[in-house]
Amino acid sequence: MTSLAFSKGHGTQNDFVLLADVDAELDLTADLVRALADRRAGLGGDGVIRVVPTSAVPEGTAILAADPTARWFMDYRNADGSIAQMCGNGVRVFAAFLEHLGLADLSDGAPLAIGTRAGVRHVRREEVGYYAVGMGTWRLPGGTEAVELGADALVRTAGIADERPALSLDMGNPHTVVALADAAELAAADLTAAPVVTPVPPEGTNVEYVVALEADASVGHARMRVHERGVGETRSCGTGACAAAVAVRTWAGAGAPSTWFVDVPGGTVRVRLADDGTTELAGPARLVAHGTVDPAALVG
Ligand SMILES: N[C@@H](CCC[C@H](N)C(=O)O)C(=O)O
Repeated sequence: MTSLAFSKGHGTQNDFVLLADVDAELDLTADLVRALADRRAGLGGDGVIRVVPTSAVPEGTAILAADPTARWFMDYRNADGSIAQMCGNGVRVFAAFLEHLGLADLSDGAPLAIGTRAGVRHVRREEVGYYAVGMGTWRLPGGTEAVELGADALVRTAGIADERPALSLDMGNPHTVVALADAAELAAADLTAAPVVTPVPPEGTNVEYVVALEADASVGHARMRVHERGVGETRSCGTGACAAAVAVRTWAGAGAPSTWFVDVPGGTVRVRLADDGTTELAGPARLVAHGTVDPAALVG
């Protein structure tokens, strides 16, 4: 292969290299992912996302049994080459990429089913460049249905002297949400290395540092920074924003709002929490470049 077509896109500055593999011919190795995502020797990105027919991936049978209309599968890889189950910013960018490729038309606002390793997700376009996605049901780690949440982990990080109570959640992928004291502590936190989570989650975890901000009674407002599994600190994480909203609403107690705006370094996303445990994430998705790359030059 001498030439590989790509696009580049981002959702609140969580950025991705996008590949269209409509005939399922691409051997997307971990080495190729790392090379594409490399910010100096490659194209650069927090992750690589491949569009591939759902029928062509091992997860496809279960996905198509759940929803036969989920024709396209989001094959998500972290920048270090590892595979992740889900990406909330990525799935919105994926939808924008499908529209760009002419593989989907979301102009009527109807939801489009997309296959992911976390199951089927439905994305609808609220306006040009802004998408809402049903993120499924949040769970406790291990897939247990959540009934009541309390602090269940401890997190230690550089720059913060004491261990902090935290909450581990499964949004399809694993998250640990840590409540910091205030916005100043959040701004000063050192996320150059992965925070140490105790007990250590079996598959690793994405760690969100969060503070609740002043808000009115009907809409919540939180600020978050994230250290992503397989990447490092990123400027946004959609599944992380959902996990953070679940945690801050829980910590806020009875009567807390069900809609939260979550500020991240790269922008703001909206999270709606339904009483049945399902969540909806909304935010921008932008495609910023289209081109070709020589994979041999990248990896060599
Ligand atoms: N940035 C994503 C999450 C990407 C996967 C994550 N790093 C993991 O390994 O679980 C998002 O927007 O949700």
